[in-house]
Amino acid sequence: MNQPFAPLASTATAAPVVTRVETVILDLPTIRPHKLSVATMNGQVLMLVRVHCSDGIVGVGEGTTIGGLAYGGESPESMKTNIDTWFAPVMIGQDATRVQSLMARIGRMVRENRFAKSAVETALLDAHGRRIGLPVSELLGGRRRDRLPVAWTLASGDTARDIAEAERMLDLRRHRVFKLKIGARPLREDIAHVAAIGQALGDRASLRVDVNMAWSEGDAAFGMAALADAGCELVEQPVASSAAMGRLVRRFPIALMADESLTGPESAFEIARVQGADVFAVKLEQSGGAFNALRVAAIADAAGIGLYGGTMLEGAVGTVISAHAFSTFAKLQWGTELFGPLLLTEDILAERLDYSDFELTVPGGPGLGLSLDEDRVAFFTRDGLRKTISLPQGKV
Ligand SMILES: O=C(O)C[C@H]1C=CC(=O)O1
Ligand SMILES: [Mn+2]
Repeated sequence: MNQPFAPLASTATAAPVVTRVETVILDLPTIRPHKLSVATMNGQVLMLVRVHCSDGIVGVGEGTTIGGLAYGGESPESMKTNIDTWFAPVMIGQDATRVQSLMARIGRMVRENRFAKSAVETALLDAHGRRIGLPVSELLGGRRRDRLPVAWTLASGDTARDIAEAERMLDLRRHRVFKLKIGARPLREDIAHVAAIGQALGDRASLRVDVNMAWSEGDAAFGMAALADAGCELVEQPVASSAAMGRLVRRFPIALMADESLTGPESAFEIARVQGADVFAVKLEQSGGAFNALRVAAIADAAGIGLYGGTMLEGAVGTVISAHAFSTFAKLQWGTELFGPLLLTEDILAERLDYSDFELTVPGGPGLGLSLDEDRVAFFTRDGLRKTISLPQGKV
């Protein structure tokens, strides 16, 4: 008798599995103090995760935060501990080629920890892209653009120094969109700072501000009107409360962007439902990884909300996975701020990223399209070689 559903003898070789998950912490200095209303950064801490697979492929991912725990509940150190202790046992022995399925498995065992999930997902995508010879952008649906506009943040805390820095960026043709970090000083001082920079740069540049939630709703109403008069085109997360954001939006001739209040598809849907922002700053780490960032972008598109490719001041690995994801967005009306590696004095890549003509090139090789300079990684690893040897001077 026929057995129409009898299993076929399998000729396929077993899929490669995850064999080891390795994490390190790197400490890298910044080119100058970076002053936000929530913290002043003198360096950045990167958590690098490497996922080793049974076919010999190794993928790399990265986690960062801003000012340790000043921005949210995760830190690079918590990511390292949680990946070592809780993620790794859930991953080892699992099919490394089914990235979404493995992330769903992790999701069932690990609540929250969006930044750590983003780092691990990046490493799995890098490994799989290398395995099948495709850039990560192609695993995320296919890139629509190879180059991304990149804004720069002026955050030295000093108006004259910020103007000089902006002039240098314009001369270098590296950036012509500037985001000013405000909110730490009295409101009128901040407005005067923005106006002075606007006046100095004129129509050679466009200006945006990020308040990092420092204002009350009353401050924001006054501030947004004054910023619009000063020629500023966008204000990012002036207040913490989503309800207040919803009351401020479209009251002033200046775009309102959600950043901290956007923590993945659920919050994106909620903000879209109440039309609580004009623009979303999509961040892979805040969203819980590249696939979730794509979901956030789809919600924004459906709701008529503009898109901006945000950063958690990642190093090269976190910046490049973000670039791959943003390269697939149908719309990217406000460009990106993927300048993180440029804020660090040191590179950890064998080959530098291409920042030129106000844009970043999305790497085209398999996986993330990057290779790490392992000597430099070892050197900057916390408690690593830096203690015993010295390296040639990094970039200036
Ligand atoms: O947007 C933030 O809040 C964080 C970050 C992005 C650029 C920058 O300078 O800080
Ligand atoms: Mn922000």
